[in-house]
Amino acid sequence: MQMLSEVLERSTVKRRRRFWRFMLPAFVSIQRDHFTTSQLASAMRTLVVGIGGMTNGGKSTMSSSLHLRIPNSCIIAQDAFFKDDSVIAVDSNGFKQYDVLDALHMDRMMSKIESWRKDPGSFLASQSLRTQCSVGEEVFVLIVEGFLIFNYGPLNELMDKRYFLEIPYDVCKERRGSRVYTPPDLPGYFDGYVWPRYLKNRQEMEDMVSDIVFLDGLKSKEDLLDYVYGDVTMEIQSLMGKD
Ligand SMILES: Nc1ncnc2c1ncn2[C@@H]1O[C@H](COP(=O)(O)OP(=O)(O)O)[C@@H](O)[C@H]1O
Ligand SMILES: NC(=O)c1ccc[n+]([C@@H]2O[C@H](COP(=O)(O)O)[C@@H](O)[C@H]2O)c1
Repeated sequence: MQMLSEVLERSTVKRRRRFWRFMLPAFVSIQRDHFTTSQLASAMRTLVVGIGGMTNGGKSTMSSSLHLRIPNSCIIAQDAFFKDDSVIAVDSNGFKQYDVLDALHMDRMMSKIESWRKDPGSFLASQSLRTQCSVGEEVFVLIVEGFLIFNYGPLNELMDKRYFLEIPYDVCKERRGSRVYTPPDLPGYFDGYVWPRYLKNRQEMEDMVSDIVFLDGLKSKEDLLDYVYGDVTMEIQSLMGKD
């Protein structure tokens, strides 16, 4: 008897979720303020994929290719949230302290992510991206990209999947040397600041977070993309199969 009531209750919950998944998009456009973010997110199947990694590890390359392959996806990149150069701290060697969370407007990045979570369909439209698939059938995928995304607890905890692109010191130094930042790296910046800071950031990340998939950034762009795309696609399919 108890088992029967449990089954009935479970099927009622399922029916209720199916109802909201179907009806919510219509309600949202007229009464958005009456729903909490978690109600919207749970009804509108979403997936947050973190593409982290060291500087020049291949994060932007991977993220833009993933975005092109995954319908209803968009990218929020951490390096769009650097503070103005005038407020970045400088160490005793004259090196700007860019490779720490303090150098980033993480509050602004979180607000942007929150607006995606609240209404991914409108967020895509606001980025001039069109949704594909019929209403109620989509899985909205947010690709969060950046070198310190897993070190920021409130952001890390939103991630459903975490990938980290790593490359050896010499390759990193060479790639970094051929890239021009604003402001440009000073002579000695890589060895005097970027690399030692990376080692600290990485240790901090590994102490805080366990379920990260480390990727060998020396593999070809195509192989890396195929692997991550395959993994994310499996997640999407499992979300689509859920009621
Ligand atoms: N798998 C790869 N193999 C070889 N070069 C790569 C690979 N991924 C990225 N690159 C190159 O490395 C440089 C840095 O890549 P990028 O995606 O901008 O790194 P990040 O966003 O992590 O700083 C670019 O010149 C890019 O073309
Ligand atoms: N405003 C900027 O975008 C800016 C300025 C100076 C350095 N950086 C560098 O950007 C790096 C992080 O971005 P990438 O992972 O794309 O290299 C950091 O190592 C930081 O030193 C960025």
